[in-house]
Amino acid sequence: MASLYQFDASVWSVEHKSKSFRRTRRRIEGHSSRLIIRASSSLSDNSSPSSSAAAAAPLLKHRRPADENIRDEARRHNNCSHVHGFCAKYVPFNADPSSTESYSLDEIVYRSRSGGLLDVQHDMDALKKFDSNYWKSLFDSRVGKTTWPYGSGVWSKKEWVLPEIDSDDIVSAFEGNSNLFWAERYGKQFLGMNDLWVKHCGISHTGSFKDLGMTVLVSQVNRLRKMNRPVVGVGCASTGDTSAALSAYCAAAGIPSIVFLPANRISIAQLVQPIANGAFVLSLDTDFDGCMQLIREVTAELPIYLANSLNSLRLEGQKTAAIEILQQFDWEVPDWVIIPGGNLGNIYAFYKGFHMCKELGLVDRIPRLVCAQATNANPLYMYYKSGWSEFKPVKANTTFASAIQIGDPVSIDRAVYAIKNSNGIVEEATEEELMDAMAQADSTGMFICPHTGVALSALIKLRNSGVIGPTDRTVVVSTAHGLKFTQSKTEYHSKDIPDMACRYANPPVHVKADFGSVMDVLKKYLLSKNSKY
Ligand SMILES: Cc1ncc(COP(=O)(O)O)c(C=O)c1O
Ligand SMILES: N[C@@H](CCOP(=O)(O)O)C(=O)O
Repeated sequence: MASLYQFDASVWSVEHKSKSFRRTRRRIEGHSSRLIIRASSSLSDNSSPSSSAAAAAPLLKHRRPADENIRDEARRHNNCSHVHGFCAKYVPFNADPSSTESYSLDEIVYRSRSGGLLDVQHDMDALKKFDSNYWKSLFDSRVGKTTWPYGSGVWSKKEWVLPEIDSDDIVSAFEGNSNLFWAERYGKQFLGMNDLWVKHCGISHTGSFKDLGMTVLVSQVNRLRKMNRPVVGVGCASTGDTSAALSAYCAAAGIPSIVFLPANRISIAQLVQPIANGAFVLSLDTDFDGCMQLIREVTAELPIYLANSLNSLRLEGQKTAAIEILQQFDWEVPDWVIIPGGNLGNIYAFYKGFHMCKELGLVDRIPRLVCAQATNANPLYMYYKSGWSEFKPVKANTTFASAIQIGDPVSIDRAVYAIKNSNGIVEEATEEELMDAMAQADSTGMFICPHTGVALSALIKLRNSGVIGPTDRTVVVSTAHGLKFTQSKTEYHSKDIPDMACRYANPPVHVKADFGSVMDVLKKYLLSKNSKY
């Protein structure tokens, strides 16, 4: 088993052996490398010969030279993954162990030879050369820093994500590291739970978890373009969040983006995101499934790289949210993780992140996963309820959870795998259930999206049936920011939704602008709150 000291020492020697370093740089490098060794040695064997020398190293840290930015600095420190043989490739998803089919990540390929899904497979033997404490400490040491690219919650796990990409090619907005929120009042008041958490993946650069996958995909595209591979632009079909993330990351890198949106089916806030970021936006008279079909046909014909989660690169970034949850719990495993599902890439990404932590010994089990769907777009739920007998795509009906209005999910096989291998469950939520759950959660200080309302509805059902216990540590994954969905909240609180009671609506009170009228309504309000007034 390699130790931390050995690992970081080799970083040091690789950096120092490079003949191209100028003298001054070498001096700075040597200084910061001593600091690396010092930090590491406290985590390694105390008898390490480096300990006493490192203990004497100064704690002062110099700023990088004024003419250097954080990307330059990373370039100077070099990427050492190749030294340790960390690498990854595409393989057919859930392939027979005897399969030898594989593709370099630098190939442009979305499907296996038989037309099935692909998966990114890491060289686990290379990763296993470092023990679990090494990985925990490494990941912890990167949280909250500005060091390129590790300040990102995704790239802080670079060795497990895209080990071979040069840090210089990475396009990142320091996504990830999202809040794992203790839902104290919601849990206590509505569910009798004391250990309920909401992973706020929507508190992110473009307001959804898609940023986690898109930083990986666009970084790889950036690399391919530098290698002169034929990628003129990047395209996706979207219910609003993938397109927002794609256009933002492409804009940051100066890469053209093309988005196919189902006309009148996404929120205004989502629509304006790719428009503002300069994407080429096609509004199509079809639903998401129709857009998905079209983008697949188009990307097969034109040099446009496919950015939907059919492309397994995306899931490598998304899986870091699962790793991050474990890290935030100091590597204690929650009992349940509940995730809203649409195109169904994310449920598998979570499974993959948890499973990788188990395989590399950071945890000894994985949580049970729950995939939550809107009743109006519930193909996975129907499949689950049929005892996995036959999968039938559905015609997805309009739902307030518009980002998961998907009837023919591309990652159906991945989702089934994740549910089966985590002893998981699939639940559904009606429009009224999801909107009420969202309103209740908001009334305790959150501001969640309707998709998170779907996940909370699933939790309510599983609590009421006793499947999830009052003390079970449960994480609900919040997938987008509520500010993208203010129209649905406005309709709810205006009681403006046909056939919905909107039981928790809190409409504003219109009052005449004089002291007496204001006092009257306030007194009434305070009395209703049992105030001592
Ligand atoms: C806000 C939001 N929540 C949940 C999902 C579902 O994720 P997935 O398609 O990976 O199942 C999506 C997109 O599909 C989304 O945009
Ligand atoms: N909700 C998604 C739907 C497409 O999902 P993807 O993960 O396959 O890109 C969106 O926002 O477009």
